[in-house]
Amino acid sequence: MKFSANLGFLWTDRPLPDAIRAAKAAGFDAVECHWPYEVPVEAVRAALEETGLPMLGLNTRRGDTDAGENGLAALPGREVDARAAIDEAIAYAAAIGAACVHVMAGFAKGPEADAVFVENLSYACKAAHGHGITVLIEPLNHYDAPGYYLATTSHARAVIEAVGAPNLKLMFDCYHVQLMEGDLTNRLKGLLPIVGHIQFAGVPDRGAPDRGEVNYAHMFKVIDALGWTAPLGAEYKPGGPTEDTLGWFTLTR
Ligand SMILES: O=C(O)[C@H](O)C(=O)CO
Ligand SMILES: [Mg+2]
Repeated sequence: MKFSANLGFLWTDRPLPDAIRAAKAAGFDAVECHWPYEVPVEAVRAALEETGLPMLGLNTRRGDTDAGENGLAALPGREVDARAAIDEAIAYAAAIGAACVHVMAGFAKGPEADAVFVENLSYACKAAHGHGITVLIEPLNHYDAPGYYLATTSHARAVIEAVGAPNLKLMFDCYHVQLMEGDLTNRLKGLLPIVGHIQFAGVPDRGAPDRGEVNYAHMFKVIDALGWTAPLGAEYKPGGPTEDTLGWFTLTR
């Protein structure tokens, strides 16, 4: 198995370029992040080149976080801001060779939001296509993100079908899917053709994956048996020094 360190949660005690170096030293095969925009592209690119790690993905900006925004792409009336965030994310991803951009939907619901999300995603997929970038959408659980537009994989599948772009895929985060829908093994098998990236964390506290209700020793075997070879995103909250939480690597043996 290969693993990607999600630097939105791991090694957040240091600047992003140093977090990339820490991930390399700890034995990760790749990195991914959330919102790298305050860090100069050149510094991130230099750390990636130095370590040889690929950056798998990053997120579009959430919008006005002081006002509680968590993405813009499904918000009626915010199309200009949403597309600026999409353009920014694609430009940053292209500059560091990142394969994916997660377009964050935000808090919205209803027919207007449905139409706006599809239109913004169509825009994102067209813009990303020329760079060979995959656009991801991710259902978030309703405990952490109550009211988030996208909460289930069935809704995500319907959106992906409505957009109909080959470079639009599902971020299958085992943590969120377990909290909302369960049946991880069968659900992942059924959704595999539309999955673009897989993430994991302990459930329900989002701690290291060797604790909690999900048996990741089993899940990693399932994912491997499905022929998935891309790195899996370790997106958990270490609650202390990240190095002290890496015992879960042994789950793969
Ligand atoms: O929270 C998550 O699971 C995400 O992957 C994310 O990108 C930010 O919400
Ligand atoms: Mg996730």
